[in-house]
Amino acid sequence: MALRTLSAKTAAALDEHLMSTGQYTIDQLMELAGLSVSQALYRLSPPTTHRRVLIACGPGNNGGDGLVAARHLVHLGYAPSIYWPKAGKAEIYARLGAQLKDLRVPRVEDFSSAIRETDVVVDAVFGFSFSGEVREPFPAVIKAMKEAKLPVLAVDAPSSWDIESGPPEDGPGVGYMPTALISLTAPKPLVKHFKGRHFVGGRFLGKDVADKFEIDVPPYKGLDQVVEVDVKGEKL
Ligand SMILES: NC(=O)C1=CN([C@@H]2O[C@H](COP(=O)(O)OP(=O)(O)OC[C@H]3O[C@@H](n4cnc5c(N)ncnc54)[C@H](O)[C@@H]3O)[C@@H](O)[C@H]2O)[C@@H](O)CC1
Ligand SMILES: [K+]
Repeated sequence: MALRTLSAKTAAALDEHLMSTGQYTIDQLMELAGLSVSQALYRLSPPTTHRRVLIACGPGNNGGDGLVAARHLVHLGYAPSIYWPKAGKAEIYARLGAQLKDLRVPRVEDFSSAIRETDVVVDAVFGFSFSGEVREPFPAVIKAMKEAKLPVLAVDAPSSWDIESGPPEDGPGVGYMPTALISLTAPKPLVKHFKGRHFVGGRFLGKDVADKFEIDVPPYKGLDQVVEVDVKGEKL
């Protein structure tokens, strides 16, 4: 049976529930998300063959997941760099930025040049709060990821895709199909249009919360924070 999907509205409601009733902080949620991203990347492109990782980070929490992943990737033996042109104002971003600076993770200015000098890309530009047309400076970033002849791992959504209806009909994202997708907590409806390897991550939901939000918790194994499912969300 395919895993049930979570609309953008319900995904936002789940986050709110976790941070109010559930007593989680955003730091905890982002840490779990970013840790899952690092594990999915390890499955997709291990550091023995893909040491250089370029992480495109957007201004919101999807970008924050990319920053947390960058920190974990250092410890997994990768050489990550980040492209993060619009840091969010919330305090968490300053903390994550400082942690990466301490680890000497480079922050690149020109994404289109940097992508020529990496082995794999993480798309952490937009997640479930994306809407409308892609605004500057991100159109060139989406285009570069689309044209890259490298593995690209998208975090929660291929950036520029509509969370419900999937691939855009115009703009830089037309024809953008990343190599792999990691859905956080649960796949979003766009997954029906995705063709590539599909991971689900975020191994922390209790049964009551999963039931309340009609989420299928996939069969995580051993120490894993991620599980690979087929494109329809069925267990492999
Ligand atoms: N439980 C979970 O699954 C968790 C998910 N998190 C991540 O948080 C993401 C959602 O984060 P947010 O709600 O902060 O939002 P996003 O990171 O999806 O995007 C919002 C940001 O993008 C900008 N933006 C939106 N549309 C744009 C456009 N057309 N052009 C340019 N900029 C645009 C907004 O101004 C805002 O700064 C999820 O997709 C996931 O990656 C975690 O970090 C927290 C826990
Ligand atoms: K993304």
